[in-house]
Amino acid sequence: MTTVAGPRAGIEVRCLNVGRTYSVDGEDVHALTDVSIRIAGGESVSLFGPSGSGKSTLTALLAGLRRPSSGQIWVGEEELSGMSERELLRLRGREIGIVLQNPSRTLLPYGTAEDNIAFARRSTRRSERGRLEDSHTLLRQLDLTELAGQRVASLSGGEQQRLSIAVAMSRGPGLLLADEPTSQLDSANRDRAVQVFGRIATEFGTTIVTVTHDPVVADATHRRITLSEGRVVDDGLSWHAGRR
Ligand SMILES: Nc1ncnc2c1ncn2[C@@H]1O[C@H](COP(=O)(O)OP(=O)(O)OP(=O)(O)O)[C@@H](O)[C@H]1O
Repeated sequence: MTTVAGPRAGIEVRCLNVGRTYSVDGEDVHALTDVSIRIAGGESVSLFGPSGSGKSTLTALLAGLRRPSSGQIWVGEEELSGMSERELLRLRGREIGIVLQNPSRTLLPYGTAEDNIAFARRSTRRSERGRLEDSHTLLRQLDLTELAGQRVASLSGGEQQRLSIAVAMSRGPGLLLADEPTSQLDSANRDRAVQVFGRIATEFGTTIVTVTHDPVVADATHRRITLSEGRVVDDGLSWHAGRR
């Protein structure tokens, strides 16, 4: 019997004294210094701060795409620094969804929205038909049914980004990482992308970490962590969550 791999509950993320240094022309650039944070399972958090403050570096470390120079990172029960590249790849496939700034980097242009989700689920044990059914279910859960049969190439930029968020959720990750997901969108499409993230939080309880420069996006999350020059300088409830 095959079962739908529905989204897992949101997983906890912890960083302890994390540092990351890049070497540029023989000089050390300290992108992150002594970052310690705990994000509870199901929390939605924005990483906020000026350009160069370390937001993307922190996101890449949480995804296991880069390794910290010092400190430790846990995604759920897994501590990343002791893991091989293969183990990190498996962890990403199982637990982590990633949304990038530019959806065209993650979508298949000639496939439909449903095909894209079914393709992302290709390594599951579902039949082709089952995977298409799963695609339909996920699009419905995210209120994106109108995209289902449309080819990616015919979708607007805003629609493509909403679809890429759905594709990132296609394997039911416990952690969704988004790096500037709305920076290429106008305000109407930004608001619709924010709604999709909101739906993911309420429908699935996924832990969400979003890098953003946009106060509207940050305010839509439960908590805003502000970085400056690689350090956490502020960490608190967003006004929106605080007023609830
Ligand atoms: N691959 C790299 N090689 C060298 N230095 C890097 C690299 N990636 C980032 N940096 C440096 O690390 C620091 C933090 O960069 P990072 O991209 O993490 O910040 P950010 O807050 O995400 O910035 P932005 O908002 O502009 O994307 C910057 O000084 C940047 O120049």
